[in-house]
Amino acid sequence: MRTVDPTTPEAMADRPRFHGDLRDNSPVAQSADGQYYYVAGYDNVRQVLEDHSHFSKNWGSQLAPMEHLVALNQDPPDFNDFKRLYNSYMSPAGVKRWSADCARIAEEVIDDFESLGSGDLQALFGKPVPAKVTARALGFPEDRVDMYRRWTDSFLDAMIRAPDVQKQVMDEMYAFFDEQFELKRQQLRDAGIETPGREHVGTVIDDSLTSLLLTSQYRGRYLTDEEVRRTIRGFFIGGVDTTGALMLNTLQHLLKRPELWEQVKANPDLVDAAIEETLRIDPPAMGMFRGVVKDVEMAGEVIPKDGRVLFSVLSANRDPNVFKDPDSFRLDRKDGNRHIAFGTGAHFCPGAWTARMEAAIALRIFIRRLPKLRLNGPVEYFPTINFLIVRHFPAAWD
Ligand code: HEM
Repeated sequence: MRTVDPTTPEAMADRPRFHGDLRDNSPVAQSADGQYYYVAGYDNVRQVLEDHSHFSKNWGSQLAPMEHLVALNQDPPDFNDFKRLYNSYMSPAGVKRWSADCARIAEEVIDDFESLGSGDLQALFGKPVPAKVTARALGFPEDRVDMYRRWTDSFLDAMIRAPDVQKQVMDEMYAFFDEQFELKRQQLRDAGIETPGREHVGTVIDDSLTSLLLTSQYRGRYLTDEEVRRTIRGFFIGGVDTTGALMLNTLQHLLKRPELWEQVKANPDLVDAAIEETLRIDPPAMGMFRGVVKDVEMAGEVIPKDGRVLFSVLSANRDPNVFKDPDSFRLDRKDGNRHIAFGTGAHFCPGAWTARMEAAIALRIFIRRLPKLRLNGPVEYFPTINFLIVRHFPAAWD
């Protein structure tokens, strides 16, 4: 089997080329450090995500196996009951509850930096907007952005250097989560409620995902604190930098083609097509991991039991068998809705509709308020193997 190294400066500098080469020449390959197997190409990636008899999320979707069979780390059929807890809450209709907050947050964040005239839009806009919206969705204080920034940055750093260091960040996050759970439980107790239920969400305690999980019954019992923490962590870490990268990558594509920037300014409804095309061509989650349940043959290679697999969303979203002219950014694309930037199957991203709504609202406001935006330096990315997350976005505006 071919071995490949995604961490070389060449591979990092041109991720589409690295992933395209995998898809076209060796869709199943082993990483040079021997820790995992790559799977590339649209059909192969879908197979990893949909064939639970061979590929499992029971140990999580990062390289280092974590929390066996807890909350999000389950396969169907058991997982189907678990995700019913929040599925309709996170649906396209459900997330509309946060649309006015998204608009307010985007306006306030821009108020804070507009007068600077130039700066790093990752720090000024791409981090604080999703951090505050995610905090709102989880029922956490919006004004702790510095702390949220530290957690999400440390998560990315740990992913690059030592996946097991994530544990240290988690201990600090969990202590904060526990305080927030206790605040909501105290409000329920103060109201004399002994058996909390969904009817108390948005009435006695705030209308947030945390409130929902603390009051929901799952197979006849409340979730354990460990299950709630694990789930909230997934939503928190999953929701911030990915959505920030989506907004900044969309701006980058538009700025690099001034005619597109002008078109979108003239017709802001094109923002939706620009967001969808950015998700396809530059998926912020380039790939995730699965565990291998039993030996599996794919593309003429055998991936052995107990191995870890990294599925390449980037190679799938630019697969020429599925997308016409796959490496071009086009606002008039007809085949774009087949992209799998949010995954597919049982673990399809539950934040997909939040991310789309947030990006659509925040970018419309951004483009209206900073119409003379321009890049004034190279956009830099975190050097991770499976996320395409913007680290610096130097820009100027009038
Ligand atoms: C552009 C933004 C986003 C992208 C590209 C993205 C991408 C993804 C992908 C590809 C997965 C599937 C992982 C797998 O199968 O192993 C996923 C899962 C997940 N995402 Fe997102 N996501 C985004 C935004 C969000 C937001 C805003 C939230 C929270 C509100 C969120 C929460 C989650 C959670 C909790 C999971 C785990 C689901 C599960 O394992 O069943 N994501 N995301």
